[in-house]
Amino acid sequence: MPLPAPSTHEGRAALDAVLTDPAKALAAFDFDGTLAPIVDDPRTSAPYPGIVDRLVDLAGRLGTIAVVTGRPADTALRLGGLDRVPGIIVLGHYGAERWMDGRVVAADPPPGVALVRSELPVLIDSLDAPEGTWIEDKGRSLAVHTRRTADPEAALTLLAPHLSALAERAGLRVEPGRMVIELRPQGVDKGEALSALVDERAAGAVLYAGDDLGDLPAFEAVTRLRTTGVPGLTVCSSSSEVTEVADAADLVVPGPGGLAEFLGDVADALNRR
Ligand SMILES: O=P(O)(O)OC[C@H]1O[C@H](O[C@H]2O[C@H](CO)[C@@H](O)[C@H](O)[C@H]2O)[C@H](O)[C@@H](O)[C@@H]1O
Repeated sequence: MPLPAPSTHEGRAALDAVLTDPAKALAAFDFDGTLAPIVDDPRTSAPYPGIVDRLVDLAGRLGTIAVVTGRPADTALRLGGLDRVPGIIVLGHYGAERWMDGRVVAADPPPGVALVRSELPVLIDSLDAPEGTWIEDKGRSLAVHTRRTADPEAALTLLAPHLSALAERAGLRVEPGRMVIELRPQGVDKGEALSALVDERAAGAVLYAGDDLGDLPAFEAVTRLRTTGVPGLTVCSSSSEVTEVADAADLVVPGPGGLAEFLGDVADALNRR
């Protein structure tokens, strides 16, 4: 299959740079909504069929393959079976954790996380949150999910101001996402995580694919990296839930299935060279 062309000049130049010198390229991927289709229960997430095989193919050609996720690194690794990908780096908790060569490295979470852990269930009860509201305790952060309520958007609207107030009291930040609001430590985002990794790996070109609001800082980092001479391509795994990411992307693919196809096309294009 011919490769789909990014809609921007910068995106086309970056794809060309990846194909011309793949050993210097870094490709990084969000997990939920990008490598894994969205499902009602986050504990049952699984990669789109065949997409991890595409990463395995690319790992033999590209300099660096990474996953940058809001999940704990070991959760993404387990759900995704990502340790099949040779040399993969998994940056968890928006970059606060790193899994590499079988080991997770992370600093201790700030005390505000324990405060939220003790107060959040009481708060949710006191607000009479609808049935299906679910707290995901991720260790370094807590996320309140509404996807399994009768009206997920309305539930988020009810909860949002109260969660913001709790986050502020705990010294944490609020991270909104697809039918979820997360309370997490300050000081790191996917943009900083991606930039630091590009520097560390001395990458000559970067590709980043994501689907949610938490991926926009990584898209901004790609834009900044271009000004320093590193060509960059942003890919949106699109959904009707978040349209801002498609607006910011050089290339839009229809969800994780579309990304799997695109990665297969990239591997084919590399094999033709
Ligand atoms: O950075 P990501 O890898 O995209 O992680 C972001 C959040 O993903 C998960 O929630 C999302 O996916 C769930 C499973 O498909 C879905 O049920 C939920 O509605 C989505 O928001 C995860 O549970 C969160 O902890 C991550 O922060």
